[in-house]
Amino acid sequence: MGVPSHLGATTTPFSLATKAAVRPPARRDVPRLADHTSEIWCRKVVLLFNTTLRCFLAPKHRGLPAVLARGEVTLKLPAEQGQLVLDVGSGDAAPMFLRSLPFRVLLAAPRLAHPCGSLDLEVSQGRLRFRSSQQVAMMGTGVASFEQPFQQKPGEWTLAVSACFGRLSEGFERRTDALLLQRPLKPFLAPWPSKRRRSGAARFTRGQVYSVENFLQPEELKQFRAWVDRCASSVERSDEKNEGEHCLARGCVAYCGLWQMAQSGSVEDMSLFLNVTARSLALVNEALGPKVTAYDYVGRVWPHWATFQHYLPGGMHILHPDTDKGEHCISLAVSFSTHGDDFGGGEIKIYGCPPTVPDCGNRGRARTRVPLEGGPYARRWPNGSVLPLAPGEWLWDGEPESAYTVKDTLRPKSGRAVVWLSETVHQVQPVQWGSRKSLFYWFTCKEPLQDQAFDWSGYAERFLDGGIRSLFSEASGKAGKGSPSKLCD
Ligand SMILES: O=C(O)CCC(=O)C(=O)O
Ligand SMILES: [Fe+2]
Repeated sequence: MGVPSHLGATTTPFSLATKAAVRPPARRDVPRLADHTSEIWCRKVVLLFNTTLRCFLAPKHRGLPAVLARGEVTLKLPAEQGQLVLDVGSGDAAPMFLRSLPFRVLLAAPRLAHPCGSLDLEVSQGRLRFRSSQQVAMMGTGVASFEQPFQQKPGEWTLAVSACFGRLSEGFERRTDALLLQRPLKPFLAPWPSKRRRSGAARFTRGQVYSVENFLQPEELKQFRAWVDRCASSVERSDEKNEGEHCLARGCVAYCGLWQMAQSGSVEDMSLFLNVTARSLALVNEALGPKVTAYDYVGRVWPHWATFQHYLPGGMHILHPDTDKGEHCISLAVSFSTHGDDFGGGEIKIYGCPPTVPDCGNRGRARTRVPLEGGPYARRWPNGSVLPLAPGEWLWDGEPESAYTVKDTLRPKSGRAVVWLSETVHQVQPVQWGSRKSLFYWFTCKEPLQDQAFDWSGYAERFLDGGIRSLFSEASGKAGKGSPSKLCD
């Protein structure tokens, strides 16, 4: 279906068949009824201004009556907020009933209501009307209050995208999980069918590391290094990442996350970054065959978050897995500096799990410290052996580092990519000298979370050519085709 000539509103041959809809046809003087049974779910929490947003109108809870049947439905959006296009077939190809109404907002330009953007959507059929101000966090608006940090609390500076993301993100995950439980809606949220792996295909398991030399070419490295230097970083002072008084006071690990990367990156930088993201996805999805145990895995992963990292002497990262948020399944690091040349220390230790924690690393659980006072403390194993614990020592899932077996020690090399399952417990040793820089990706196993924190598909739409763009699922448009379930003919 093409873009309607009258921008802003579109109609569909479906009606909202709720209890109200079986009443006699509405007359103009009859007051409209508010529909409290529907909701709109959009794929993105963070939206790049003037790109595509895919959404659908769905029943709020399992068992609610909102089913769309043949008839007249009007879907409206103020013209200045974007162009509405329905994702259902037309004519005979259109099914008689739909459990939900999928649509896209092209050139989405929500009304800016700091710190979020809002799309003022209205769906109506006869007397029944559903109104929804769909909120999204915004990037690339060009409006100063959305692009510059503002003071959220005295002394606490943040970006609008971050403040809005903080408000919306948790609810998005909760609603997504609830909608995923409704079987007819699943194809709209997670259209990728499970990929069958050939039997005997290599399996990439917890504790293994895969590395690719020259993943970045010298010119690309140069461009990334210059970008890291321009990017506004936030410094971490936590004791999980800093060793020694100086680092605990000043912070020796700095991150420049996606929002700042996009702000400081040129068009060429963003194109390079999206290209490297597509390359990383291809590596994981086409070559690796990961055996993920932390979350459901349908045969592919999607980008969730990425950041430039910069470690100075004293910067480190205690033992941990990366599964603590966003259903992260795969971690991938690309180095911009070389161990021994640019920095000393800063090795990555990869651990195997002790038998006392069989599912260790899954869903990023407990990180605790041995108390500084009241010792001596010790860990008593089921076989009777006793391991003395040092005051202040970090424990992961109740076990000290010495209970984990070191499976690998990685010394970063400029241009090299290393991949491990996010459930693999790992640690960055304290940097001794120099400066250690990298780009780090976390990939999610849960397709609907891919545009939760960053508009990957919006940036792909803007900065990538069609071939590579198809690696990002939004651009493939799979959900729109044939996925509406045909309840009746
Ligand atoms: O910098 C690295 O090599 C690893 C960093 C890491 O494990 C993390 O940020 O979760
Ligand atoms: Fe990590």
